[in-house]
Amino acid sequence: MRLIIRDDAANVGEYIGNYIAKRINNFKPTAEKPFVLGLPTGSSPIPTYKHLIKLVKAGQLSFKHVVTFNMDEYVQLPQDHPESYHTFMFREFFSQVDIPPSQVNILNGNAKDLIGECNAYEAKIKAIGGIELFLGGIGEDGHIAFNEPGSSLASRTRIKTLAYDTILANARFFNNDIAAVPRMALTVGVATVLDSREVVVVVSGQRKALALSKAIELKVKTVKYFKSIERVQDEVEAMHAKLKDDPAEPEQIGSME
Ligand SMILES: N[C@@H]1[C@@H](O)[C@H](O)[C@@H](COP(=O)(O)O)O[C@@H]1O
Repeated sequence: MRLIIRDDAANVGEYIGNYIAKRINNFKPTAEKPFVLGLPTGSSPIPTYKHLIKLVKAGQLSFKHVVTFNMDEYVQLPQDHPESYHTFMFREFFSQVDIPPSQVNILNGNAKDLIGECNAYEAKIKAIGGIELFLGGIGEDGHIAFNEPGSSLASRTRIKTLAYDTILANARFFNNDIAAVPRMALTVGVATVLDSREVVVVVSGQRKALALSKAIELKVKTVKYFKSIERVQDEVEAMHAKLKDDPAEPEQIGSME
């Protein structure tokens, strides 16, 4: 695990946006072998989406051969409701990049058979060969997607009743009308996220500090440790890049592991 610390949300977005772009570009996706990306909603990923859009507009990145799977969706909120995760994703991201809408997967919280919908979602992820990188956010109580605390590590895509704290936290998107917040959602499970080949979690703002500290023992020494690891990793990457350009002197470069 790596913990990357940045001072503000814009810098977090820039870092993660560049990171995802590097992963996609290095993967060299094609129609036959697309890059499979898991995506979240919420306010935390917005700066990342903004940066990714900037890279696409600058011609440095393309989503033409990227297939996405979103983490979650409210149950029984009309798909075109301004706060549905469908609306959010198209407004904040998909409509501004070159991804064909047919490559976007978002759970349908209005499906007649909700359990069937969840099972089909898992099957689709499996059929495509799994998720390469899952980007996630966390709620104030540490939930990932809508996996509230206590969710099994073995959980799969399913229907979840939201914790009251999550309903209160999400009321800000529904004019602070607690009654308007859906009570249930479809969500990928913890195991669905952990099955991905890589997971990147955005944790921004003081409201998330307690949840983060429970996940990582965040003491000053820990911060220094992760910053030092990042510095050394950057040096190693620079050395490897140099090695690629100048393969004549490989013995000078140590192992990355
Ligand atoms: N289901 C979503 C989560 O996936 C998201 O991580 C969380 C935090 O949102 P924000 O980033 O706005 O704090 O909100 C919702 O509950």
